[in-house]
Amino acid sequence: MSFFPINLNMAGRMVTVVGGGKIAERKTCKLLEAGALITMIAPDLSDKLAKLSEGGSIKHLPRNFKKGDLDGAFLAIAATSDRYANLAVADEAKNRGILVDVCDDPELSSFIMPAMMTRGDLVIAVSTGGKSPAMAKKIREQLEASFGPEYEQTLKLLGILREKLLTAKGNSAYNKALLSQLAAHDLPRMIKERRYDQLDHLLLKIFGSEFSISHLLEEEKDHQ
Ligand SMILES: C[C@@]1(CC(=O)O)c2cc3[nH]c(cc4nc(cc5[nH]c(cc(n2)[C@H]1CCC(=O)O)[C@@](C)(CC(=O)O)[C@@H]5CCC(=O)O)C(CC(=O)O)=C4CCC(=O)O)c(CCC(=O)O)c3CC(=O)O
Ligand SMILES: NC(=O)C1=CN([C@@H]2O[C@H](COP(=O)(O)OP(=O)(O)OC[C@H]3O[C@@H](n4cnc5c(N)ncnc54)[C@H](O)[C@@H]3O)[C@@H](O)[C@H]2O)C=CC1
Repeated sequence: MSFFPINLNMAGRMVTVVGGGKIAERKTCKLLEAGALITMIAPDLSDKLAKLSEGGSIKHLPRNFKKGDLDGAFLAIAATSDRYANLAVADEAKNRGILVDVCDDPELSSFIMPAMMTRGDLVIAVSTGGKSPAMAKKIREQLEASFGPEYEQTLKLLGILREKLLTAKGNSAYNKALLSQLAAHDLPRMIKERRYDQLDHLLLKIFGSEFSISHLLEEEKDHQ
């Protein structure tokens, strides 16, 4: 089976997680980081989930799943240890057009969770379509070693630069050529090795005098 990746804006979106064990915990922690609002339905919670519930980070309904529980959900996760409860969640989600991850059944899932890593706005997600979650995890670990914190800083700078280019009058084909020219250089490495003079030189050469690092950061400060 082949799954199609998209990047969802989860801020303020309601997610119903059914089950409160270690798998529900792993999925919930990632969703909370993305700004989702979690309602959890499960008779028992893991220690960590119980703490999140006590602290008000998630809403907990301490009981078994029943029909109608997916009311208002944007996404649903079926992560119980009861096969039939997971099937009931999958069934309700399907009938109501809600996307569902059935943690013990990729075939019944309309989405599955990839292994993922972030460096600021850089998101890298790895999926094996459910063939080998262990391999997805291993590849994620390999990627983490190759893409260090310098990518977060590089993207911050590129974001400011691109915003300035795109808001200034000018033709987009020209901008595209300049941005592609810049992307051909190894900026993360320059940042990692603190070769700021070299980076500045490159920016000035490609974009002109208003694009030095200090100029860009100064303008960004003024905007905030
Ligand atoms: C279909 C999917 C649905 C979903 O959960 O969304 C699913 C299903 C199942 N996983 C199972 C087992 C394991 N899952 C992991 C780990 C992860 N599982 C994740 C995702 C997914 N798991 C989706 C597919 C992703 C893809 O491949 O594209 C990750 C990537 C993301 C996350 O969970 O957030 C996260 C790593 C996160 C990270 O570290 O980055 C490990 C390794 C470990 O725990 O160390 C094992 C044991 C080793 C092994 O089996 O490979 C079982 C059998 C259960 C049983 O034995 O009964 C099923 C059920 C089945 O296959 O039917
Ligand atoms: N997707 C993945 O990455 C993985 C998935 N799994 C599958 O995920 C499922 C959950 O695994 P764990 O979290 O380890 O189990 P667990 O035993 O730690 O937790 C199960 C949870 O389900 C709840 N529950 C049981 N019946 C329920 C019902 N009718 N309604 C609501 N909640 C109910 C329990 O109260 C408990 O909170 C299993 O089906 C397992 O096969 C297991 C490993 C990895």
